[in-house]
Amino acid sequence: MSITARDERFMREAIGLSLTHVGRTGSNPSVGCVIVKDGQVVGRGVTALGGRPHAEPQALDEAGVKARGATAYVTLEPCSHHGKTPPCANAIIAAGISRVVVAVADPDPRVSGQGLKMLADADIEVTIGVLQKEARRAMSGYLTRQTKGRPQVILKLAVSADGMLGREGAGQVAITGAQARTEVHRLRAASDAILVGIGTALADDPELTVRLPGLEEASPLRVVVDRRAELPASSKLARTAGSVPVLVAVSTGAEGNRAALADAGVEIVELEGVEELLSTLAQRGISSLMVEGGARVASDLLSRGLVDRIHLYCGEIVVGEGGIASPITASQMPAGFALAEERMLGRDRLRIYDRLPASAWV
Ligand SMILES: NC(=O)C1=CN([C@@H]2O[C@H](COP(=O)(O)OP(=O)(O)OC[C@H]3O[C@@H](n4cnc5c(N)ncnc54)[C@H](OP(=O)(O)O)[C@@H]3O)[C@@H](O)[C@H]2O)C=CC1
Ligand SMILES: Nc1c(N[C@@H]2O[C@H](COP(=O)(O)O)[C@@H](O)[C@H]2O)[nH]c(=O)[nH]c1=O
Ligand SMILES: [Zn+2]
Repeated sequence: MSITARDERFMREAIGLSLTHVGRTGSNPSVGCVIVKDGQVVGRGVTALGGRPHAEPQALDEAGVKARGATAYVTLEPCSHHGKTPPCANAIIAAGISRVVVAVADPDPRVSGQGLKMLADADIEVTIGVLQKEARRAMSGYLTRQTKGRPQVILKLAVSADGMLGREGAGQVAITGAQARTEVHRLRAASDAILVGIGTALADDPELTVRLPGLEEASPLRVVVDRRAELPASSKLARTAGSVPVLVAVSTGAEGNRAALADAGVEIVELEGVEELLSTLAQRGISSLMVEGGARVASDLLSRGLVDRIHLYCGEIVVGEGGIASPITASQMPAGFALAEERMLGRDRLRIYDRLPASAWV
């Protein structure tokens, strides 16, 4: 059967469902599933918080007997492996689904085409690639970790009208307003980890938690790149390490405040460089890393080609004298990034840039 406008409509609904749990499903991607019978949605599922159960069994449960002869729309190829839950492909077959429409094949080597094959072998009609681009964007963290062995890196910077990130010696400078800050907290909640440089940790004493009603439990792992273990045990990060984990990446043999930090419950990891840090995070199942600054860490990651997406918040204030220049502004974007989204948040403008695949700009 060829792809129809109806297929796209139901896949869009499945993608919308998947977006509700992004960043909150552990190492598992947030997948959406919609079961459709006679043009009506009879079951919906999204990968549960923490990663299990997967989307499909939940949607099938809701559909009950109506699943027989129905079409399942799934944003990711149904799994074929016996992991922490039985294969979703088996559940689909057992429920009597007659057609499965998939947006993206699963690069997980335990699945990787096997799920589609199991369905086809059971005489289920399989259509692949519907709204692939949109679905890839919705699970870009998971896909980056699976294919590159590192998390997707999202750089967030708030830039003043004169291109500054802050002011020397002034600590946190309010560059954007309340609506933009709420959006930053949403982005934190949708990320698996947040990273800052020791410069920012010392200058701003940030907490880096999610402080939005209903999302307090969604604070991700907080990471500080701090070669000499200079983070004070009295910092907000260290003081809250008991409730929201903190990892400090130090150079081999660094002493600094190490003992006091460890006492505060901060995890200290000796790593030689940012690439090693990223692969360590990926091995722990971290798929998306939000980088909240500062200037030097942002420049370093950009120059290494390790930034996948940029969230640039452009405020109206002018910092002036003593300003810390941003490595990027809306008028000075590094090559290889394209504007993907733009919207106003109160008086601030959010611009989101995606890195283009290398083939598109070399
Ligand atoms: N407007 C905004 O969006 C934001 C603004 N800020 C502002 O930025 C300022 C801090 O920026 P900045 O001083 O540049 O500090 P950073 O937060 O970028 O930290 C830089 C320090 O981190 C250490 N480091 C460890 N690994 C790396 C690496 N791979 N790349 C670069 N540095 C690394 C370096 O220490 P060493 O070389 O000594 O080992 C370096 O001096 C503050 O004033 C803060 O208010 C911060 C965040 C966001
Ligand atoms: N979240 C999700 C899938 N995720 C798949 O399952 C793998 C994790 O398996 P496990 O550790 O056993 O939960 C993950 O790497 C990916 O291949 N699959 C699906 O059929 N539906 C889902 O909703
Ligand atoms: Zn599954």
